[in-house]
Amino acid sequence: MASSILSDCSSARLLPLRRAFLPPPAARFRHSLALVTPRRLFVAAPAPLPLRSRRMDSVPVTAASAADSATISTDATAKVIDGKMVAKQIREEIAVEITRMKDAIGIVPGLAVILVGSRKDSQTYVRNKKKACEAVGIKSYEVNLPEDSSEEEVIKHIASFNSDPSVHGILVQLPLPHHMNDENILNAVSIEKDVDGFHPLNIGRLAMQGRDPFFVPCTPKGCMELLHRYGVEIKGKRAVVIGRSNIVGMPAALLLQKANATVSIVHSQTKNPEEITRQADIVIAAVGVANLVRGNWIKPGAAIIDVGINPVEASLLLVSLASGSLQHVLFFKCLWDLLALDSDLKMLQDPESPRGYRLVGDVCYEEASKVAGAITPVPGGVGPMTIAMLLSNTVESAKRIHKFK
Ligand SMILES: NC(=O)C1=CN([C@@H]2O[C@H](COP(=O)(O)OP(=O)(O)OC[C@H]3O[C@@H](n4cnc5c(N)ncnc54)[C@H](OP(=O)(O)O)[C@@H]3O)[C@@H](O)[C@H]2O)C=CC1
Ligand SMILES: Nc1nc(=O)c2c([nH]1)NC[C@@H]1CN(c3ccc(C(=O)N[C@@H](CCC(=O)O)C(=O)O)cc3)C=[N+]21
Repeated sequence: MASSILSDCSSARLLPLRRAFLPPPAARFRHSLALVTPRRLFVAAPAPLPLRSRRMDSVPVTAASAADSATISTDATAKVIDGKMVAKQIREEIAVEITRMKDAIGIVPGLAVILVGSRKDSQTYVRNKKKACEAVGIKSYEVNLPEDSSEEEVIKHIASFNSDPSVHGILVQLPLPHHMNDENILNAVSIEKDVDGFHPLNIGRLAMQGRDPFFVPCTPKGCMELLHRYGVEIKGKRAVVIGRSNIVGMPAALLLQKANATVSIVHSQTKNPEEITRQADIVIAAVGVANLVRGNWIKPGAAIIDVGINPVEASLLLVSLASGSLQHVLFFKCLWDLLALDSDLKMLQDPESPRGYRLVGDVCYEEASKVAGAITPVPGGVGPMTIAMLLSNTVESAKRIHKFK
């Protein structure tokens, strides 16, 4: 039952599709079954793996309204860019590298993570990073500070990690509480240990021709790694980055430009974002709006990297699937909201998502995967790559500090 839950992409919340629109289960989960093998590992410039060429006439993508895009019908399915699998390969390679360094010079890389406050999502991310560190042999150090800590307290811990020789990377989990100034805190991290790549000097170097930062921010680096490993040609191509945050959109655009793409940035004030996006051979979406990018925003055959991680309700969908009509869906939705979700109706929640919600990206996967040449899923796309790149930056830092090749 749970497996028939799909997003209709017309709302930021996960809504059920009417039965008539549901593709057969095999088609819906084709992406998870597809055998997708990236061409090469750790190769700077792999031979391009051409994205599957498409018969343009089979993809009636027009400048229709977003609502019309649900009518796009084609059997074409994009190649799945499997970030989870690539991240696993990278972690294995990192583990080998760490063993080599430990055996040769007796050094184990160390990563310090500072978490301020008790946001559940941040705690989960930090826990996952710690687990990932342990699995590859990186020693992790963790500091948890209460929400009402002062900026000075955070900076004191950063200073102590800056001078600790067993720590090679320092990460301050974002977002910080509102009373703190991110800039003051990120400035305090030594640029040689700034494995997040968020220090203004590292970002500045990333932006300048002929300069290299000590570290490239993990999420954009992960996006580029996926494009490289799947052989997506970047040089001379048109790329659109949707979102311009300091931690994802802006550095992603800089990296694409460094790789010789012609880059446009779409943001909240952009007029006709769909028209601009439709010109792109490569799209990186980092917005934080569930299913913003619809099928008719996408150029047939384009490579789509979906950074967005948006939790959406999974709960009431089972009810509505049983009912099959929009009126019933809306009725049950209102009822559900009134009952505040986690009452005794909990038993109706999707058993596959015990958290009571699912994660979806900024791109409507159902529609986009019928038009694009290649696409990352959410979850299992960019997210695992972010953590893999953090481990990679930490090892790179330890090697640089100890002059180990
Ligand atoms: N997979 C991963 O590893 C990671 C995932 N994420 C996820 O990526 C997403 C983006 O994160 P982050 O960059 O931190 O978010 P921010 O909120 O910092 O930035 C969002 C950007 O999107 C733009 N934007 C907002 N609404 C629209 C719109 N309707 N159309 C076009 N642009 C819009 C904003 O424009 P403006 O500048 O004009 O306000 C802004 O530049 C989130 O879902 C986040 O959870 C983040 C980090 C890592
Ligand atoms: N200083 C700092 N550096 C960061 O890199 C940073 C941060 N702060 N704050 C929050 C964002 C977000 N972020 C993610 C990391 C991994 C997944 C990830 O692994 N996602 C899994 C799903 C995880 C799940 O199921 O909850 C996936 O997409 O498959 C997602 C998001 C790093 N961020």
